[in-house]
Amino acid sequence: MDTSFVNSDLDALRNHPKSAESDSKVYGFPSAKGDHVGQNLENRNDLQKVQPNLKPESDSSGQSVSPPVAKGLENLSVVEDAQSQTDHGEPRSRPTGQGETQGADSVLRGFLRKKLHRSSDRSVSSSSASSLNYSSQESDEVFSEEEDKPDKKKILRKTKSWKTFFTMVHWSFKRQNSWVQLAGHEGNFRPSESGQILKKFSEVENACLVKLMEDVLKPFVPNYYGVTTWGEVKYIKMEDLLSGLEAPVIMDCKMGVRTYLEDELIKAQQKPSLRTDMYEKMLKVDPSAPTEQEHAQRAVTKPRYMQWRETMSSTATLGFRIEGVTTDSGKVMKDFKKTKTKQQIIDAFVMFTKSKQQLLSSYLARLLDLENILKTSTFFKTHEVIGSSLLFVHDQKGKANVWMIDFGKTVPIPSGRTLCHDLPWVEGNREDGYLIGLGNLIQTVRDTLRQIQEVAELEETDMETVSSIKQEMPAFERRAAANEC
Ligand SMILES: Nc1ncnc2c1ncn2[C@@H]1O[C@H](COP(=O)(O)OP(=O)(O)OP(=O)(O)O)[C@@H](O)[C@H]1O
Ligand SMILES: O=P(O)(O)O[C@@H]1[C@H](O)[C@H](O)[C@@H](OP(=O)(O)O)[C@H](OP(=O)(O)O)[C@H]1O
Repeated sequence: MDTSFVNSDLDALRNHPKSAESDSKVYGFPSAKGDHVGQNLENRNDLQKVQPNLKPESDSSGQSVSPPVAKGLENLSVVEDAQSQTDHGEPRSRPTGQGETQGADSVLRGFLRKKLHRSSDRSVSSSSASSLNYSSQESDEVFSEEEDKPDKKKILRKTKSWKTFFTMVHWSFKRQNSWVQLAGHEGNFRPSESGQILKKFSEVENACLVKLMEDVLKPFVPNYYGVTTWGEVKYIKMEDLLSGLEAPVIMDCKMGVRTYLEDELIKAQQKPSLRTDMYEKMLKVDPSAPTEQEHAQRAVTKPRYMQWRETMSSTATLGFRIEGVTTDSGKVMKDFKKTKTKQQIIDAFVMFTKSKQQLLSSYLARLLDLENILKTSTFFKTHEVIGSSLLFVHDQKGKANVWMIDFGKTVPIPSGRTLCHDLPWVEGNREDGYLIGLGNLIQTVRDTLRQIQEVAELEETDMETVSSIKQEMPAFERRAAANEC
């Protein structure tokens, strides 16, 4: 594309009296308003991250399809790149004389071209995904109902026994329920009766859930229904937080500045055991991360790996990190190991909520409630909360909620002592930084909302400029024809 032409279009539009007046709003970006890293929209790339719309939409065959016309521009005909080539495919030079009238036309065209590019895709795009360091290799389709329909029919026809039939009903129920395990150890969960799930029994987690049912935090945790066995294996029965939701979309954020227990650290110091699997996971993310000795032994200790994970992600700096996100198309995104900056997390929230302010406001309200209740909770004061997550859940009807899950490494502290949860950790004080993380998470949701509002305002200004240009077009064309602009 002849970019010099587009640039001169932009210059001409800038010189237009109306656009000159609002130039900074249309082409510039809001000035710095906050003081934390990555908060401001300092350049167009940042804007495009907040409103991820750079990628043209694709049809199912992967072909590019025309972007939808932006609101307010429907009546203006736009010829994509009509100026850049002649009918014979030769580059078109900038017209002069009578062409200046065309120049006025191209001013608008150039503006519209930009506008359309910015408005063509409001949904999740690779631009935002890449800014999150998300790798598609780690995504799975989990509830793509459509692709399974023909198979289900075929299988039904062939069903011979009631046993198979009941298995299928159970499977179909599971699918309808769209249950998905976003993070955590594989094989830890199994489906249960409606509205419940089974998680592999752990003494520590079970004790927590029993206590939590009597604590002020009860409305923030899944209901606990006791212990059961399946075959030889013992499970905790708990509320399925996705039950009854229509195609739920979820995000798992692991809370705290530390993800290993002090006891784990002590054990590892006394009797270090080497983990090859963790060395390999480390290598995959950053081949230069292991030390020479670790390369030589092709293994690392668990605390070493866990600490490295904390510093690669936002755990060490912000006190929480994203473990995984699903989208409403059924994609599971799990590779957030290098999602570290506040802006990357804002981008993830933009993608997760599809910029819906109402969802973000609901999440914000729930997080603020949680923050208040945590400060009054006896359970919270008396437990070191490590590796626990906040599960964000919303559905297509706009229902949104946040839940505390995973108490497998939440342990009571010695009696008589309490924790603050907002102090830095030093070995021995057992502080977990849960409230540091929650405070930063709340601020991040606020910042996401603010950035989305700023983009909406910017778009409104764009629309006003376009409609004022449309009104002034006749006069503008006359002036252009008379070589006055
Ligand atoms: N009560 C629940 N309702 C619905 N989904 C749940 C529930 N509990 C857990 N999940 C799903 O399972 C995932 C893993 O949960 P959890 O963190 O409890 O597992 P884990 O194996 O103990 O994890 P980790 O390895 O981090 O200790 C969550 O991200 C969520 O997707
Ligand atoms: O997310 P990653 O990079 O895959 O790393 C895992 C993650 O930190 C889990 O929280 C941890 O389980 P715990 O929290 O239960 O310790 C697990 O340790 P494990 O392999 O020893 O289970 C790690 O492998």
